[in-house]
Amino acid sequence: MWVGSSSEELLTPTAVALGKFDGMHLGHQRVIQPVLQQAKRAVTGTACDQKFVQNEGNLPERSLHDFTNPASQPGNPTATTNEHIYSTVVTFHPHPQEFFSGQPRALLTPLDEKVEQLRSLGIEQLVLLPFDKELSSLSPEEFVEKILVQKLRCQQLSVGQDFCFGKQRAGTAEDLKLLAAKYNIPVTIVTLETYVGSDQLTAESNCPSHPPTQAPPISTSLIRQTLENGDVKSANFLLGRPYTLFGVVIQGQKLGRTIGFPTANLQLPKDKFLPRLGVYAVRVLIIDETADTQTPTILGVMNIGNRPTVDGTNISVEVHLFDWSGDLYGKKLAVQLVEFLRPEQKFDSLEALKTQIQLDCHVAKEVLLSEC
Ligand SMILES: Cc1cc2nc3c(=O)[nH]c(=O)nc-3n(C[C@H](O)[C@H](O)[C@H](O)COP(=O)(O)O)c2cc1C
Ligand SMILES: Nc1ncnc2c1ncn2[C@@H]1O[C@H](COP(=O)(O)OP(=O)(O)O)[C@@H](O)[C@H]1O
Repeated sequence: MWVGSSSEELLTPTAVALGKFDGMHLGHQRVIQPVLQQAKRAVTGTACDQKFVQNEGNLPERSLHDFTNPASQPGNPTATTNEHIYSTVVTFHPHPQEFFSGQPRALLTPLDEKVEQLRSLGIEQLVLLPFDKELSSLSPEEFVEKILVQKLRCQQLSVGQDFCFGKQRAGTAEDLKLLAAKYNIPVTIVTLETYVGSDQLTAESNCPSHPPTQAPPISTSLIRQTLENGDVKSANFLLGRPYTLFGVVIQGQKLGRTIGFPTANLQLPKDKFLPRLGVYAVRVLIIDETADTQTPTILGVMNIGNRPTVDGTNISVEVHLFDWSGDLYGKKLAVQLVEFLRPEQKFDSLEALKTQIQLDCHVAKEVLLSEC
């Protein structure tokens, strides 16, 4: 997948899914679907995909359009019949909220994770629009003309029903449809799927007994809320996959091994959104980027917290793997959350902590094995 910004050369023409897409949840996946379907329909798709794999990380040589050359920017952006239309996700980076608040924003899917998600879905290009003063002051009309038509030679668009764009979020999804029609760009507006709650793990569209007014739409903020509450089941359902912490194993205080529970301490991306602090049942993958096949899943327990028992000063994320021994320092782990077990506590002694961790392991094993 090619990742570029609007100031760079991009692959065109494009079929575009537009949005913030933090979390890449079930709703986002529905917005992206029409773009993937368009790519599947493309006659030249297979040949293009092959070229793409070979040039991973570099721009494919013959697919570029020079945006600075007016000759390659016809007034009419329509693709010629034999041109491949690139399935493209266009998003904002940094997150618009970060730009307006001036505060860093924790994300469900930091950039690397989002790239990986989109790659696995089959998206060919991710375009990061630098959310700055210039971009935020474009009117809806200017956004469509300058970004979608001129830069991306967009042939098809897909957005969620609640999509807003342009200066002061003045443009709605319906406005986008009207503006895009001037350039003959069809727009799919995806209706928001709703969710009925953790005791009924089903989206409203599958559950006619729940009127839509009672069910909140599937959204990034709803998932953040479920994770803050330790409601992992709901979060995982809304995401369509387990909420996962990707991190590199770093050195800790080396106390774990002394109580019989070595724990791999993870360094996460700085902007990764953390769920409720406490103890979790988890599934862990040791990621070997050079291997073709995935390593088997290992069951374990995770603690996220300040470790008050050992006077920890900062939040640490650490996992103990069941029935596993070896050296994990420097390795990359993917830790999938399965269930929140309990909040973190301050114990009077390491011995008391050890007894509690034994119990946690027992409960986690029951939870994890009952899932298989
Ligand atoms: C399952 C589990 C539960 C834990 N619960 C607590 C807790 O309630 N309170 C606490 O202070 N530390 C807790 N810890 C963190 C331990 O204090 C920490 O693993 C230990 O100090 C070893 O740290 P080290 O890896 O830096 O050596 C927990 C760790 C695990 C694996
Ligand atoms: N079952 C296991 N679960 C987690 N880490 C393990 C396990 N067995 C061995 N290790 C290794 O031990 C290290 C953790 O031991 P620990 O004494 O807690 O040291 P640290 O404080 O540096 O994390 C891990 O980083 C890993 O390399």
